[in-house]
Amino acid sequence: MPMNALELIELSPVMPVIVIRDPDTAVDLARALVAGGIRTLEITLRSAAALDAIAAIQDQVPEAVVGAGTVRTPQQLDDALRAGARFGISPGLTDDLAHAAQATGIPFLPGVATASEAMRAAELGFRVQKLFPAEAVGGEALLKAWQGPLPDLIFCPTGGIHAGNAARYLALPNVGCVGGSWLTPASAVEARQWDAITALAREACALAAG
Ligand SMILES: O=C(O)C(=O)C[C@H](O)[C@H](O)COP(=O)(O)O
Repeated sequence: MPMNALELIELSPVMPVIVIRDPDTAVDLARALVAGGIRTLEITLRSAAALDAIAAIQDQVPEAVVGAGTVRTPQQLDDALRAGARFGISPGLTDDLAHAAQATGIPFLPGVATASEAMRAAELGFRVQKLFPAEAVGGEALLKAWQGPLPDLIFCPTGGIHAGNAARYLALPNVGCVGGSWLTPASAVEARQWDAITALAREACALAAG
């Protein structure tokens, strides 16, 4: 069922940013996160195993909505789509990427860090954007300041978000969800500590609830 970017970020308050190192962990990791209440999974294209991981999760974990992160080029977006990605996220935006993303019809969140970047992305049709790197560029204070001049834009802040600050971001009216790698510590994934990851996911979803 096709969905738009707003519907995507409303599926789950927290979007884990996942770097898959060992492709054999992808499906179990996705299942562990889903068991904790997470629906959306961003698999970054930063590792060689990413496309296979997206395909395996799409095929074997129907409760998850899996997408590609760190999408920097139209070619990467195309590869991700072929693997089964249902959305794309980028740390930034280029003209080529914007046009390619529009042509796919899947939700695409461009990365922005300034008001001008947010305005340009909005002009190109992207109302839902990734604020990156959120903590480094001003975090909650920046998002509060943008509510006045950019009231129609919704953000997924990512970069420096963790269990200790996620709830404050989620309380802001211009935040749809937050992204972060804190739910999937490399050590826990390597040790296949799926219960620990489910607990982190559950804790993250509870933060959002209140
Ligand atoms: O891979 C990408 O596309 C990125 O843009 C970077 C990630 O979003 C951050 O690495 C997540 O930030 P942390 O939660 O602070 O680890």
